[in-house]
Amino acid sequence: MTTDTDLELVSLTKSYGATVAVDAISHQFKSGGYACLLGPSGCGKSSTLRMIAGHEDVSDGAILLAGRDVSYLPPAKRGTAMMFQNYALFPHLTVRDNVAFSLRMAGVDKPERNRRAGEMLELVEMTTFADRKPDQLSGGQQQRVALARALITRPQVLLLDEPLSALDPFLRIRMRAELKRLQRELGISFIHVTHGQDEALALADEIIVMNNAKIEQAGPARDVFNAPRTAFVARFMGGHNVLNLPQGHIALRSDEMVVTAPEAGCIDGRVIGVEYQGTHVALTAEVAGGQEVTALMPDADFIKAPKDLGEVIGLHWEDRVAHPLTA
Ligand SMILES: Nc1ncnc2c1ncn2[C@@H]1O[C@H](COP(=O)(O)OP(=O)(O)OP(=O)(O)O)[C@@H](O)[C@H]1O
Repeated sequence: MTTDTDLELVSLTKSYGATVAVDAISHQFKSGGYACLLGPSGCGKSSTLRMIAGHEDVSDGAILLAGRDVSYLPPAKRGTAMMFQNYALFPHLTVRDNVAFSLRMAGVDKPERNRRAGEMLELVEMTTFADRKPDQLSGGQQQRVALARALITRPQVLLLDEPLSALDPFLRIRMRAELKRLQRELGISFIHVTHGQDEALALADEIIVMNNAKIEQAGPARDVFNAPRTAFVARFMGGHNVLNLPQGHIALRSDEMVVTAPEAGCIDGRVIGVEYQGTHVALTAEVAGGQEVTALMPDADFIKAPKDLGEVIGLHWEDRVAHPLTA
């Protein structure tokens, strides 16, 4: 890993008329890492990615790659490549010619283009499909072609906009393992936009959570999940309760909540939901002040001590698992 390929956003801003889609965000991406830009619809993820790619003008701020300001360079001159959500393959070109397209535009001769396209197709395990047209491929295969087409430019940073959203759930899980393998093998930075927290957790070394055009929290995936700083991050990452207690707002992982009979030192709650989830049973209880708390009980524990709707239970947790929230 080198530090000279670091991508840095400096007070990057995008406005569409009166709408501020990206509001002065600053971030330094780790070189050779897998980063996920995560957030709900409309929070500014795609606008950020498109600005990095050069497909959208920067309204203010700067994008630095390897210390060089690339904010106003055309996409092909930045050292980035983008893989689009719908893959954007040319229907009339073969797989090989789709992959080689950017080399053709750059004036590379045919034998060299075909050689390099062949290498890329090998990388994504699509060699046997080189002479097919995109409509003769499955969704997953089209995605591999789109990846090969983006990677042939030898980018320092690969930008992926919701790359798995067009795939069925089974294929999505297979392809995300494939993306991770490729990123490790190539050692280049991947920046992947998603609104799925499970996808981000599965893939990312670093998660950047966006909300309302700003970065709400960024850090290693485990830190963001385990120690959300705000109620928004805790709720968006899922698996947490956000509780307003006399000592302040805290986030508590549902699987860290311990369910007992009501007893001293516990918070009492009335069970309002019991949901079987396979390995766990999710118990939802209403506690003081009408707040709802979900506790995940391991299936075997639930069978030993089943709880029913309307029953009053005790809930407690260790201090170390309570994360104070700043907002
Ligand atoms: N071309 C445009 N013109 C005007 N407003 C736009 C344009 N593109 C995006 N926006 C607005 O900017 C904000 C951020 O959009 P953006 O597409 O970056 O969000 P996103 O987080 O990627 O959302 P999604 O997950 O739905 O794609 C939204 O309010 C959106 O309506």
